[in-house]
Order: sequence, then C-alpha cells, then structure tokens
Amino acid sequence: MAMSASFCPQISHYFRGRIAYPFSISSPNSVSFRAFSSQISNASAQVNEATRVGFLGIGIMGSPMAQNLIKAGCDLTVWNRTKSKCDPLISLGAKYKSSPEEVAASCDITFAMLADPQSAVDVACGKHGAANGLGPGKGYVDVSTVDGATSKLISGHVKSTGALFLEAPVSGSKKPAEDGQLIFLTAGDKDLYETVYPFLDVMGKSRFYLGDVGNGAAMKLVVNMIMGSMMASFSEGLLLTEKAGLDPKVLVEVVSQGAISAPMYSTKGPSMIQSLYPTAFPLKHQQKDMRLALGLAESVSQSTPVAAAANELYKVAKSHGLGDQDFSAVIEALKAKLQNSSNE
Ligand SMILES: NC(=O)C1=CN([C@@H]2O[C@H](COP(=O)(O)OP(=O)(O)OC[C@H]3O[C@@H](n4cnc5c(N)ncnc54)[C@H](OP(=O)(O)O)[C@@H]3O)[C@@H](O)[C@H]2O)C=CC1
Ligand SMILES: O=CCCC(=O)O
Repeated sequence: MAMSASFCPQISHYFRGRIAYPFSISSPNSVSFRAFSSQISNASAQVNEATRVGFLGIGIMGSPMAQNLIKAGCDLTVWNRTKSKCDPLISLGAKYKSSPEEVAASCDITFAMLADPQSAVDVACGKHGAANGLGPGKGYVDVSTVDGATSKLISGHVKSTGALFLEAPVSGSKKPAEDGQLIFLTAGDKDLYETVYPFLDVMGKSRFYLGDVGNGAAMKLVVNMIMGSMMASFSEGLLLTEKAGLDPKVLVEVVSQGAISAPMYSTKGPSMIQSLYPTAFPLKHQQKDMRLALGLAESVSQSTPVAAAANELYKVAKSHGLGDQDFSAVIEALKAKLQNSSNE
C-alpha cells in the first residue's frame, strides 16, 4: 500500500517529492527486507554545497551525471583513466586529481561510474585505487553496473577502511542522465543512502533502497536482461515486417500505440530502420549485462532461455566489431544470420 511520509514518520527522511512508499520483499532465501522507493523532482533537490564530492569514470554516463552535480552547485573533483574526458568538466569548474586514491582522499563522498566488474574493482581496490584514500567519515557510491559478487568485493574493501559503501546502479541511458532523470537502484549502508540521496536526486528522478549489498546489482541486471531480450525481439520483428513486404516504419508506429509501447522502440526504431546506431548504451555493455544476468539466474538455478538466446545475438554482434555501437545494432547479428541462411 502506498503511504505518504506524513503518515509514517520513520520514513519521512526518504520523502523528498511526490511519492515515498515502503514495501516488503522476500528473497528466494526467505530473507525479508523493507525496500523504499521515492520519486523526486530535480528542482526540489538541495545538496549540501560544503560536501566535497568525487566522481570517477567520465564516460557516456559519468560525464552528464557529473555535469548535473556541478550545475547543482557541488564542489566536484573528477578523475578518468583518459584524462582528456575530464576537460569539459574542469572548464565548468570541477577540480581534477590524478588518481582515484587522491580523489577519495580529498572528498567526503566519491561516486564511481565504470565500464564493468574488472574496471570497477581496479578503480576501487587496485594500486592507487579509491580505497587507499577512504577512511572513517567518508562514503563510496558505486553506480556502475556490476554483479553482486563484485559489489560485495568492493564493499568489503571500502568498509575495511572504516568508510561506508552504497551500490547504486542506474536505469536510464544517456538522455535521462543528461536530463537528471535516472532511476537509482541502491543497496548497502543505509546511513550513506541517507547522506547521499540529495545528490542522487540531482542526477535522477527516483530511487529505490533495496537492502543488502547485491540487491541493487541484481535488480539492475534483471531490468537489463529484460531490455536486452526486448531489443532482440524488436529487431526480429523489424526484419520480419520487411521480409513480409510491410513498412517497418509503420510497425514502429503501431507498436508505439499499443500495449507493448516503450520509449526504447520509438526512439531507436527509426534509426535502426536506416541501419544507424548512434551510441547511447554501448552494445558491449549490454552483452556484459546479459552475461552477468545469466550468471545471476544460474546462481539461483533459474532457466532463462529467452535471455540466453538474446545473449548469443549480442555476442555475434560484438564479434562483428559492433561493441562500441548502440546496443540496437544487435539487429545486424540477425541480418547476418538471414544473409547466411539465404546463401545456403
Ligand atoms: N550508457 C548507458 O546507457 C548506460 C550505462 N550503464 C552502465 O554504466 C557504466 C558506464 O557506462 P558508459 O558510461 O555507457 O560507458 P563508457 O564506456 O562510456 O565509460 C566507461 C568508463 O569506464 C572507464 N574504464 C573502462 N575500463 C577501465 C579501466 N580498466 N580502468 C579505469 N577506468 C576504466 C572508462 O575510462 P576511459 O574513458 O579511459 O575509457 C570510462 O570512464 C557501465 O557499467 C554501464 O553498463 C548504466 C545505465 C545506462
Ligand atoms: O544499462 C543501461 C540501461 C539503458 C536504459 O535503461 O535505457
């Protein structure tokens, strides 16, 4: 049941906008926890400008997220493996440090938005990694998409320094990141969640607190597993429409008006029809998420045949050199299959 914060004083600190509601979730191991969801408006988000904020990983997502923190008045320090990607943020007022360790040492809260499990671990726990600069009173918030085991490993390193840890992967792509409309799937230290939610509210439109470390990562992987299968199925439909002598543009319009309408189809469909895949979410990352989601399913002995089939298509597309294109380029793997079967 949805309830307003004013009727539930113990959650009033979660309520920053239109809706805040707690709900119970039972995990497969029967561990029950209280999850909190809150939808917020960036306009009402108020950050403490005295908090020194760090941001590690200035890629497609990290760049607009960091930019929104600067616009909100944050004292921001950035680092990226390829330094030149920090330059636009530096010209907007961000400070720069030459290692994750130095960023974490000079900041109260450090966010990390990295490509995959390996880079997330390297940046957090490696030589000159963030953990070396952390300590009591500090917080590390990993917003990368990784698996639960990776997140727990990073959490262990962070917490061994006396700092707090929150995983907070995001749903939403490049445009929602630019518009401050991301959805945060958080888990870990609730005290840190309570400290950082104003910063999440600058970058996002809603946030979920899901309990123990690993739950945010798992939720994110399930969402992206569904998305990856949807895109593969949509690709199949576009090609079948053409093969059946129909106009795929009309398919996009029909889909947009019906029960399976999704922004993803309307925004990506028109360029897919032109074989154009401007990168918002790189295909290599979608394949990584399919792989990690299949690992999650395996860990709880669940069969996921649809996702497994979709994953094969992403692997084929990646092997054709499409890893840095948008994940909608998965349609090219199907085109190649059709081409091969017509040659047989
Ligand atoms: N794009 C999207 O739509 C979304 C992406 N995500 C997730 O967010 C994360 C980042 O994605 P996105 O911004 O798109 O990806 P990008 O590929 O644009 O950025 C990846 C970042 O990771 C850094 N990086 C990669 N490898 C290493 C390494 N070995 N050591 C240090 N840094 C490294 C890159 O540095 P460098 O610049 O030097 O290469 C870059 O800053 C991923 O986990 C992705 O799955 C989540 C939601 C949406
Ligand atoms: O991880 C990427 C998610 C992309 C999206 O939610 O549109």
